[in-house]
Amino acid sequence: MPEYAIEVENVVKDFRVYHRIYGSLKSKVTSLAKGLVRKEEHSGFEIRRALNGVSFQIKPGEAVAMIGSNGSGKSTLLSILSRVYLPTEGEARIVGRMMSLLELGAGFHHELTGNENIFFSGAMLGLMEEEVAARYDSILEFAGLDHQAMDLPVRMYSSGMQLRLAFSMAIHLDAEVLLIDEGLAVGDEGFQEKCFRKIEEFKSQGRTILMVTHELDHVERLADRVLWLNKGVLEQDGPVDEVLREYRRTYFS
Ligand SMILES: Nc1ncnc2c1ncn2[C@@H]1O[C@H](COP(=O)(O)OP(=O)(O)OP(=O)(O)O)[C@@H](O)[C@H]1O
Repeated sequence: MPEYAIEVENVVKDFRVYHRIYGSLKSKVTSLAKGLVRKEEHSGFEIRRALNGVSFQIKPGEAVAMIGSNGSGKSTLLSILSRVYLPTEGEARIVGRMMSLLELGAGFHHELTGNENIFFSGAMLGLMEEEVAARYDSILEFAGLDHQAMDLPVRMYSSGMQLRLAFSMAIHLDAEVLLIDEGLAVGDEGFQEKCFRKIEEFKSQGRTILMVTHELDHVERLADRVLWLNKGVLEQDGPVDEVLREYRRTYFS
């Protein structure tokens, strides 16, 4: 077994935020010529630093929650781990088969049917077609979706249906590392409870979870450890009770 399932080393992420151009092109060119626009506006964008030197490691079998106020960089970090974005500096590594539930539906191919998405994701995770077929009924059963729905393109699914299918695929297709971004907040209570129990089972099998959430009761129930991001910097990394005590003192007292 590798020492770490997830390793993040000094990750920096900068985004370019493009300025909106107001007024006519002629007036813009005239002001540029007269030197009326500041230098960074000449190039049409500014740099927004979403992550500023974040480092941590997660061992196989750990369930870690990432918390922090809006805009603190949580989704950006999960997107880097999911290879949606490259870091500007530093490195982010995952060892093992990873599945990510980023913002809803992000992992799906929307023009493909539910069926096709299941087999496609299975192949991406390195499973043979027969192996996916052997899990097919369990995927549908857990998701509470029928065969008819499976023949429709995923773009026709409601957000709840997408969540059910994505979560069910993640836990049945043998992912070793699961990244979840706020996903569970969308499901109804019954489905959430089913997901919690599955996540507990997933943990007990030595698999790794990193989840982003604003729901502190979900953190208390599922996580062994908490990462608190604040304005792109890791403010705290520690046991659930310690970090949440400090977090609540900062934001809720
Ligand atoms: N594609 C992008 N282009 C420009 N800026 C971005 C982009 N994605 C994120 N940002 C900026 O990076 C910062 C971190 O955003 P991020 O979505 O990672 O925060 P978050 O902690 O997940 O927030 P929330 O809790 O609201 O989901 C914010 O300032 C955001 O505006």
